[in-house]
Amino acid sequence: MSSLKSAANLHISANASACAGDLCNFIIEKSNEAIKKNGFFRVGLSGGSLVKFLSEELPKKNIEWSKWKIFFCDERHVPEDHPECTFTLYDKSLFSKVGIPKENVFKNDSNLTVEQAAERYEKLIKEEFETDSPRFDMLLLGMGPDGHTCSLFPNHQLLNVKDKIVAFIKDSPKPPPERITLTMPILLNCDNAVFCSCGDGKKEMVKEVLENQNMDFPAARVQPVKGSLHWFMDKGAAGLLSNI
Ligand SMILES: O=C1O[C@H](COP(=O)(O)O)[C@@H](O)[C@H](O)[C@H]1O
Repeated sequence: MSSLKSAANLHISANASACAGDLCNFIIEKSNEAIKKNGFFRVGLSGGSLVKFLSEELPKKNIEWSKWKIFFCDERHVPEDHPECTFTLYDKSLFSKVGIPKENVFKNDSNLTVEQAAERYEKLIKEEFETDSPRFDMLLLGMGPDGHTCSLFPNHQLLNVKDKIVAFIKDSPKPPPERITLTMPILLNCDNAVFCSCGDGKKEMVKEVLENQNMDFPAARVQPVKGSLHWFMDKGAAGLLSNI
């Protein structure tokens, strides 16, 4: 079996800040293509380190924000004034700075139970895409040192969900425990699945995922069926990959 490393497009930068710059240039190129083709760019954002990368670079660029429709790949199910609320982290560091219209951001409703919130978010996505099989232009993904992506964790039953595009989790191994997340079927049905992973702390897992293609780890399972897979990394995260 050839490794995921050869199927994926690898983008390796000297350090994390160069990686953020390269990632954002790529996002803009793809967003312009989507806007030219469809009139808008529909993108899913992840939390974690990606918030900082995007918030540092995107405000410097000339972007038609009114044409972006922003969703979340996963969200911590916490009130908006909670320090770990993914939407609020983006709102403070990016959305409020670039003046993106509020109606272009599709966020979680933390006033609901987490079960209701997942059901509502799935309905919202399907309505916005006007189909039961939504296909994002781009999903921006992170990978934890344990190989999780979105809120899909190794050995967790959510990995096997096939009949939903958004699921809830109440026992996330990484706090906070309650989250909503896109599921594997929708991750596989996108135009561009784009990972960003930086730092030495990720290098063992990057090797497991990209070189050993170890399917125990959720990030390794993200191989879009008809779309492209991109991995943006710095030299630290790519440090154990051979022949690069
Ligand atoms: O908990 C989460 O972690 C992953 C990975 O985050 P990172 O800080 O290691 O890049 C993130 O992609 C996900 O959205 C988040 O909920």
